[in-house]
Amino acid sequence: MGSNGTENGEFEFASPNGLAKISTKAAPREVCKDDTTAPVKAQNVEELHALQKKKASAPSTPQNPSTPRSGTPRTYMSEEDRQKQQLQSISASLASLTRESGPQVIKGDPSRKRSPPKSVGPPRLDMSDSALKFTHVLYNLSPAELYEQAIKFEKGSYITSTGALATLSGAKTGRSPKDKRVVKEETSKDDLWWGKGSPNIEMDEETFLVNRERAVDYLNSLEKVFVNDQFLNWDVENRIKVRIISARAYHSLFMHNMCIRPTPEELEDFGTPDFTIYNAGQFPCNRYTHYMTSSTSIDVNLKRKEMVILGTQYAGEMKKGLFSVMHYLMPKRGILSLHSGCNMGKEGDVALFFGLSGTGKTTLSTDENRYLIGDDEHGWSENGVSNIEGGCYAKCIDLSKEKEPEIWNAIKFGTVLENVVFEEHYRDVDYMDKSVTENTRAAYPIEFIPNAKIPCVGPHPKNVILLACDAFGVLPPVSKLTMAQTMYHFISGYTALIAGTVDGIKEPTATFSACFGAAFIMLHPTKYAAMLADKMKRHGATAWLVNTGWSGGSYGVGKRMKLEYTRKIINAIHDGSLLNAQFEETPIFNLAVPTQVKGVPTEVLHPENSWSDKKLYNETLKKLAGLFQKNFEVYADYKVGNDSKLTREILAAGPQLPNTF
Ligand SMILES: Nc1ncnc2c1ncn2[C@@H]1O[C@H](COP(=O)(O)OP(=O)(O)O)[C@@H](O)[C@H]1O
Ligand SMILES: C=C(OP(=O)(O)O)C(=O)O
Ligand SMILES: [Ca+2]
Ligand SMILES: [Mn+2]
Repeated sequence: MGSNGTENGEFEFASPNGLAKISTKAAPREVCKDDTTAPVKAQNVEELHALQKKKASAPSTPQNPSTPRSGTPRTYMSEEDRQKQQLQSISASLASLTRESGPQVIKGDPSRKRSPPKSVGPPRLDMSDSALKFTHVLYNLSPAELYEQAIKFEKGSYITSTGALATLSGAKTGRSPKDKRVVKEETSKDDLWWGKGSPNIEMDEETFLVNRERAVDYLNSLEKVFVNDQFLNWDVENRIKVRIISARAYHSLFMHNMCIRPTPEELEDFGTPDFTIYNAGQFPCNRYTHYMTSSTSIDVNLKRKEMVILGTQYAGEMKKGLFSVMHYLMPKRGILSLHSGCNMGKEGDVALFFGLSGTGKTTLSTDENRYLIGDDEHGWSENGVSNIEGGCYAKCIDLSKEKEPEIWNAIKFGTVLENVVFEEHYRDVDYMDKSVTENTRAAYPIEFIPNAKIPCVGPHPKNVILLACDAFGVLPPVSKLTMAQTMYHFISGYTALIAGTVDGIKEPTATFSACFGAAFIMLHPTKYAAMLADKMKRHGATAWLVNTGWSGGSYGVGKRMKLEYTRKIINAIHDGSLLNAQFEETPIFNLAVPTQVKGVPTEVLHPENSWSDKKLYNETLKKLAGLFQKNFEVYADYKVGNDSKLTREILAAGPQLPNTF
C-alpha cells in the first residue's frame, strides 16, 4: 500500500507540497476488500490486552525428533494439581531448614495484580513474619518476559542495536575461584581431591547450612524470585535435572541460554531436581562465618545436591559451578568430563579443543565448515561425546564480524551481553571498549550458531587439540604429541596470559591448571588423565598441542598468532593432512613440529626462526621449561591408571633441560 493510502480511497493528502490537509471520502463498498480493517474482537481495552497474549508454552531447546524424551512416563493429572505440585516443589526448595516448612509461593509477576490464594490455615506458634508473606515465583520465563523484567527492574539493562540484552554483572566481572568451598562430608570426601593444588577448599556441613540459610532468607525476603528448571547433558541417559533459584532476570536468562531448555512436556514431568542452585549473589556472605575470607562464597554440597552463591553476581559462576558437579558425577559413571570445545566435520570426525580461559575453545570450535557440538563442557562416554550445556559463552573483547562472523551474528534478541559498552542512543556495541572489564561476554543458546549439531552429541573424537596461549612465544603453533606427551601436557594444563591491562609491558605469567580446568575438577587430576589415555587409546585419537598465543617474540615484542593461521592449522588437523606431514623435533620440549602447513609461513611454524633475538629465544624457552618442571613436581609421586610404564613415560615426556642449566 502506498504512503498516501489512496488505493482503498479512504483518504488522501489534499496538497503534497503545502500543508497536508486530509479529506476523507466514503469508500466504495466493492473496493474495500482489505480484511486488515476487520473490527477488533474486544469490547474494551482490558479485553483487548487480554487478547494480545496467547496461552503460554515453555520455550525449549530444539530436539531432534528421533531423540527420546527423558523423564518418567506421563500420568494423568489435572492442570490444577500439576501447578500445585510444582509450587509445592519450589516451596520445598526455598524452605528454611529451621523454621516453617516452606514459604508461601505464588506463580506470576507481582506487578500484575492478583489476589493471593486464600486459606493458608491458622497461624502457628513457630511461624515468623516471612511465613506470612508471599514470594512470587517467576518460573521458566521466556526470553521476552525476562527482557521485560530486566529492563523494568534491573539497573544497567538495555537492548542493544542488534537486540541483545546488555547487562552488568556488578562488582565481579569474572569468577572467584579462591572463594569456592566444597563441603567435606562422608558421601564424597574420600573421592575428592583435597590439599595443595586442589580447587576444593573445604567447608563443614554446619557452615554450609549457615550460608544456605542466609541465601534462602535473602531470596524469601524478596517480592519475587526466578526459578529455572532445566537439564544438563545431551546424553539423555545421563541427563541431570537442575533447578536455579535466583533474584535477577539476568541470571535467569543466562541459565535459560546456557542449560538445556526442557520441552513443555518435559517441564510438566520435571519432578524433583537432581541439583539446586541458590543464587543470592547480590547479598554478601557473613565474614564472621567460619571459612569465609571475603564477602563472596560459592559453596558446593554434593550430599545435599545444592550450591549456594553469595556475594557475586557474575553469572559464569553458576555454569562453572554445575560443571564442577558434573566433574564428580560423570566419572562415577565412567564418563570423562572435559573442559573443552567440540565440533564435528561433514564426515563425522570429531575434535576436542581443551584449553584454559581465553585460549580459543569457543572461537575455534565455532567453525563455519563444521558442526558445533559445544564450546566449553562435554562428557566422553562409551557412546561418544555429548555437550553438557545448551548454550555458548563467548568472549567479546575485540570481537569482529570479519574474523568471527558466527559469534557476531549470534548476538541478537535472546542473547545476554555482559559488561559491554555501547553508544547510548543507537546502542551499537563497541567491542573494543574495556571500560567495564576485559572479560566482556555473550551467552546465547547453541542453536543461534547456524551449524550447531542438534542434538549436541557426536561419535568418539578423532583429534584432541590442547590449546595454549603462550605469551612467552616459544611454543610452536602446532606439534603432534605422543600419548605420554599428551598426558604430560594435559596434567600440566599450561597457558600464559598477561598479568595486567595497565600500560607498560608486563611479563607474561605462566598458569598451570591441571586437566585444563583445575578450578572445576573434583577428583585428583591423574584420575581424569587415566580416563583420557584409556579412551584415546581405545578409540585411536591423535593429540596436538596448538599455541594460539605469541609469535615472533614474547608479549611486547611479538604478536598474537594470527587467527587466520591458527584456523589453517586446525583445518589441516581436521582434514588429516597434518597426520601425514613430515616432522622435526624441537630441542628441550621435544615436540614434533610439521615442516609445512598449507597457508602458514614456515618461519611461523618454527618459533626460533621468527624471533630476531635467538639468544633471548633460547633463554625464554629454558625459562618456560623450568616453570613446567617445577609445576610438575607434585605429580611425580602419582600413578596414572594401572599402567606404571605410562607413569614413567609421562615424567620423561616433559621438557628436558641440559644439566648445565
Ligand atoms: N590465533 C588465535 N586463536 C584463537 N583465538 C584467538 C587467536 N587470536 C586471537 N584470538 C582471540 O582470543 C580469544 C579466545 O577466546 P575464547 O575462544 O573465548 O577462549 P575460551 O573459550 O577457551 O575461553 C578470542 O577473543 C579470539 O578472538
Ligand atoms: C566461563 C568461563 O569459561 P571460558 O573462559 O573457559 O570460556 C570461565 O572460565 O569463567
Ligand atoms: Ca630430543
Ligand atoms: Mn569459552
